[in-house]
Amino acid sequence: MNALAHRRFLKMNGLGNQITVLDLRGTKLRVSADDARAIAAEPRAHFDQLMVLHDAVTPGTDAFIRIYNTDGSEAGACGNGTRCVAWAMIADPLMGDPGKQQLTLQTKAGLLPAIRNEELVFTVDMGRPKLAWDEIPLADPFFDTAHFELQIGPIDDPILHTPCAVNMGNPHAVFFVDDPYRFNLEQIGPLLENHPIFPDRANIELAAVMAPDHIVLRVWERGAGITQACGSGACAALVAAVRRELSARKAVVSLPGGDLTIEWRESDDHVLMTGPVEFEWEGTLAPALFEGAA
Ligand SMILES: N[C@@H](CCC[C@H](N)C(=O)O)C(=O)O
Repeated sequence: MNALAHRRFLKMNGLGNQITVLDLRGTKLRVSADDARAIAAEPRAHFDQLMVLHDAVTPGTDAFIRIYNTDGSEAGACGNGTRCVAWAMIADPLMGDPGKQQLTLQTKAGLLPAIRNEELVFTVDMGRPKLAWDEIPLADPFFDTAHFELQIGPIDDPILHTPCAVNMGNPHAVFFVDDPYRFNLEQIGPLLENHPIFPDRANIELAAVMAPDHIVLRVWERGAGITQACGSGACAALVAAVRRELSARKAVVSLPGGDLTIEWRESDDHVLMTGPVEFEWEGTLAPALFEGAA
């Protein structure tokens, strides 16, 4: 029997970004890509991201989090999922510590401090964005944002061009458009995510700046497809908009699932993301779920 069988999970969401939280602290258990895909295939445990808690490895941190996409791949950061984990580690009756109001979580990409503002609202310090193309693995060393153009689908489809690359612990390519909802993201998302220019694949953002303090955003997530919200994507969109002198350093980012407030703090270059969490249900991983998974 798979060692993860019968483990308790929490099903949550951050603005509709489907998050499953699995607490493996105090064990040596690890989730494989096959395990993650098997859990994603189970309707009650289904996720866009699976947030797996492991014992802290660095003094001063509260847990080490591994993040899995629906396709079993691992991500360095997940903004919406980090808010959900922070809620679980404070408020869940079995795994929470109600004495805490702030936590520092560690992921492959670094430290993510999270603070509880209201019962169900958290701010996560998403750290410093990486901005230059040369900090993001790209297949073409002479790649220049200014001449990147992509004709998608039929000739009368709008052309996407000149993306802004921002790494928020995971890679994002932000395209500024007039109306993100005019595009067939289902069709163009996989083409862009897997474009040869992105050897690590990329999360794809379609962003429209409505006002200096308001951005409308849709996201095709690497390894998960269209989601209702992407926290790191919202951070990337705000950073990209500031770089292009299209927005202020603080703005509301409206996603299909709702609004996040994003601030790119001038004093230390860190990006702060504030938004809600929702607990949906808890369950246990049925042994049968792993049958067929290697
Ligand atoms: N939904 C997340 C981002 C998840 C990671 C992404 N799909 C990747 O592989 O980089 C968020 O809220 O930030």
